[in-house]
Amino acid sequence: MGYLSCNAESTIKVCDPGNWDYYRKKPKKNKPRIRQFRYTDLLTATNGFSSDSFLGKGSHGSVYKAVLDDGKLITAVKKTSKNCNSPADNEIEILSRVDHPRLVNLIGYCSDSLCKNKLIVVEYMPNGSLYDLLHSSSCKPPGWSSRVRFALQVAKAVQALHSGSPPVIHRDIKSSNVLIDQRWNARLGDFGLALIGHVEDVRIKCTPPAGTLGYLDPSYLSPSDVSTKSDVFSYGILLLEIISGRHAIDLKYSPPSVVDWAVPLIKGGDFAAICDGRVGPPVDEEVIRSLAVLAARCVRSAAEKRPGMEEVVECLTVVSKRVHAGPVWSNLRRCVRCVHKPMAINHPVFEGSEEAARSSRCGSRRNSRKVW
Ligand SMILES: Nc1ncnc2c1ncn2[C@@H]1O[C@H](COP(=O)(O)OP(=O)(O)OP(=O)(O)O)[C@@H](O)[C@H]1O
Repeated sequence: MGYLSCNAESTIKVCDPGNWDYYRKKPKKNKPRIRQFRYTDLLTATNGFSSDSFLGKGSHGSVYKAVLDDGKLITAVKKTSKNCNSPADNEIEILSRVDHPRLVNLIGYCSDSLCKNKLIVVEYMPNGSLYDLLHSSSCKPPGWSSRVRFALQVAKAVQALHSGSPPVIHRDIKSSNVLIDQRWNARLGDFGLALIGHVEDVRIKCTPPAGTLGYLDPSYLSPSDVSTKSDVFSYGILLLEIISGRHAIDLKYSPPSVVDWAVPLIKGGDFAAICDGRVGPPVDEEVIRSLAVLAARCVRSAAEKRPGMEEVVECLTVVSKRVHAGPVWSNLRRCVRCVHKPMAINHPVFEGSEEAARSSRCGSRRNSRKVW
């Protein structure tokens, strides 16, 4: 049996601790060794889980900064609340099988008799979350190149999960689960709700729907609806949040849901209207057009019509090049056969010939189809 909990931030979580032995296999050879920590060492490393080491609180417990190995290793320790049905086993199980530069990776865990619930030790992310960066009034809102970079980094993290063998479905993609590392790169964390395996697996088919309100795929109503496309929907909400600086659900707006507000504007071609007013639209109009259309495709109600994460990464890679190239890309003509990929007529490949640009194609049939 699963359980349902709802916290102040409207997070609905349905967890089924279940028996993971069915999936337990040897970790990949190149995966760093998962360490087992002693409770007493973690107690020392966090100054007795003191308020000075406290990093934040989530729906399942608190997170503390822990300094280990004589100060050489700084980590974050997740301590589950006493009465909480712990998702720690699930998180350890999944994180011990994946390792990627765009994820908040597992370092180890503690399960000795002194601690009541398992403690998870993960990489420490010193620069807060993407939620803080987008919504905090105390810091300067990120510009377009940072926004596109974060969007691409998260997309790569989700793509890595979906293309794993077996694949991982995260089920809780949201800006507060995207943490920022010491180099200001985005990392996807919090695998408490993640599922590993193929959708036809019994275990997956028996796990009730879960996620966070505002990000949850409306077509994910029963266990059998689960698929990687539910993550694509949540990613689309995150992308709309990155573009607009709006919360996924915000009662100050009408309509409160970012999807219901943004999608009609995108369909009407009013891309500037969905841009975060604090930074205004990007100089290159094609950047916001591509981002907005991609986000709208990710949140389509029919799951099968949403793009896969590979396509999302491809599209954002192109956008990222444009946004970083700046003025070089401002002199553009659209490829005659392609809606998505504009061609720079001053690019060396065309040797300045507009005729050459006109007769060229991007070669992608997919990109030439109608968007809506
Ligand atoms: N690896 C980490 N490094 C630094 N801070 C972290 C780390 N993991 C979590 N935190 C901080 O701890 C707080 C709680 O994180 P946690 O993942 O438990 O919950 P959440 O994602 O905020 O909410 P929910 O549990 O509802 O999904 C957050 O404010 C987060 O920024």
